[in-house]
Amino acid sequence: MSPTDHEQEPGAREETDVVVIGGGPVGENVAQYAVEGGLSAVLVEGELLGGECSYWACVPSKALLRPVTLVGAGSDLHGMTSGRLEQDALLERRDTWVSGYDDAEQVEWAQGAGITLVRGHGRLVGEREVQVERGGGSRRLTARRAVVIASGSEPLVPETFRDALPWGSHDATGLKEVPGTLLVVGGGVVACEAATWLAALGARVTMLVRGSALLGGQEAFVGELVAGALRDQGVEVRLGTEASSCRRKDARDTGVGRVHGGPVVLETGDGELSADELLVATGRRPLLHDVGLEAVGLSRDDVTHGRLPDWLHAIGDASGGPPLTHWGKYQARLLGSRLAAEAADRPVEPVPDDVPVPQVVFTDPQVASVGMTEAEAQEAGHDVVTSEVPFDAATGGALLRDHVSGRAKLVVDRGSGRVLGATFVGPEAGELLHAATVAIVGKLPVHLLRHAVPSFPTASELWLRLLEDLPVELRLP
Ligand SMILES: Cc1cc2nc3c(=O)[nH]c(=O)nc-3n(C[C@H](O)[C@H](O)[C@H](O)COP(=O)(O)OP(=O)(O)OC[C@H]3O[C@@H](n4cnc5c(N)ncnc54)[C@H](O)[C@@H]3O)c2cc1C
Ligand SMILES: NC(=O)c1ccc[n+]([C@@H]2O[C@H](COP(=O)([O-])OP(=O)(O)OC[C@H]3O[C@@H](n4cnc5c(N)ncnc54)[C@H](O)[C@@H]3O)[C@@H](O)[C@H]2O)c1
Repeated sequence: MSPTDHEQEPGAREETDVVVIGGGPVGENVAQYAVEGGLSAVLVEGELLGGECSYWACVPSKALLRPVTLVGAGSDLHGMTSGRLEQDALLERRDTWVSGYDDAEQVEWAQGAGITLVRGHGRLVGEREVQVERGGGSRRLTARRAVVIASGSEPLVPETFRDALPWGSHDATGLKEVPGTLLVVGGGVVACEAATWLAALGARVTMLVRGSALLGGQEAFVGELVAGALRDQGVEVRLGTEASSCRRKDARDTGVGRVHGGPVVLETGDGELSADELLVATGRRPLLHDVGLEAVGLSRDDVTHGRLPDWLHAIGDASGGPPLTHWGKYQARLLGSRLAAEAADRPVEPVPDDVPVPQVVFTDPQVASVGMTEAEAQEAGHDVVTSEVPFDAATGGALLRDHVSGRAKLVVDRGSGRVLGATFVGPEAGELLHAATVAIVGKLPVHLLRHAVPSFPTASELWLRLLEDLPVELRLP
């Protein structure tokens, strides 16, 4: 089979070991690991190879946020003249990072990795059978060993807002026109990150958050610190606020990242709010409505509850698990290697069942967390002991800005002395996280961690402060 060929004799079937539906980072990784293990793999992609992450999510958002963060740092370091954002150059930087929305480099990578790319929309049409449609043509693929659904996720937009054609994350990351005023519905990760770069680019942003905190589910200080920082950046954060209705005259599809018509008016308990644009960031769900589940007698719930036949797998956002690129890619590495090992009758690598999920939110300050919060650890039945220190408790943390706002917390199991979870909020906090992930996966007790000496003066010395803040008896084996 040639890499992007879409022609096939009528009625013909092509066989391969693994068929992957969806060529995002997760689909790419499972195909790569299967091929490296000696299998053949076809990757079916309907849009751009590289998926949401590369063109509309992680990569463009972080390309926009990095200069925003550095300008913030520059204006809080005595001895440095503050930097300034240049909108056109910033959008050019984003365009460079998304390769001008062209996937030629990814296609080249796939070819080099020995993966066959088939462009088009893939659907299951029977056991191990996938039909790919593109334009008027179609192609039938048979998987000797497995079909993997890696179709990603789609935004959930509440009915109230749909007729207004509000912005979604594609518009926020694919930004072309900065609205003068912007309402953001949602207080999760997308809302907080997008509010950060849009406010920095001059939009007057108001966030409407129905809950009592931003970034719910994290340690309580996370939402407080991020809300405080957003307010300092000029964002109005309204907690406990819901929109009961939404109207917009002249709602029009003007294209991604452009203002979609006239002003948007939202009715809330506190009265009416009006703005040039509305960004709805109210969560995502697995994209499963058009992958042919019904053809093999399965439902969305079967996928998200893992009730799949042994030839069918779902990973990444499509699985309903944590919708994070690194988590999906981890699942993909495991599955690709497992499929190859099973095919070759090699032993399958054992996998720990309690691998923690890390996440970094790239607001300013950043939020980095892994494992359990204190509340989650208690709920799981642990006898919990915690330590908590301000981010500037270590010289290396304090040196990062003139006014450092942030906090760090460790959640430890009292009996075993092992770290169960960690949260860091502060400048560049994401870079502190991997040490915590290693400590949890390695089941390292506090008395051993004390011998991991952080360099002076790095922010990693926060680890010393956190360990010193724990009960003294945990320091001894
Ligand atoms: C604004 C934003 C910022 C984010 N930032 C981060 C971040 O910083 N870090 C992080 O870890 N995560 C981040 N995420 C989450 C991350 O984008 C997802 O977890 C990740 O993209 C999931 O990868 P995936 O391969 O499962 O799905 P996707 O990246 O969505 O890829 C799925 C692919 O499948 C294709 N496809 C779907 N159905 C079919 C079909 N039937 N036939 C053929 N092709 C199909 C799609 O076209 C797409 O290319 C962010 C999300 C958003 C919205
Ligand atoms: N840096 C990162 O790792 C990163 C960045 C962006 C997105 N992501 C991933 O993308 C996923 C989706 O992000 P998200 O921010 O859209 O979802 P989210 O689940 O993080 O947040 C959704 C927010 O919308 C609110 N909400 C839900 N329904 C609502 C309604 N009907 N009315 C008003 N508010 C409502 C929720 O209370 C919450 O505040 C995240 O789970 C995250 O894993 C990760």
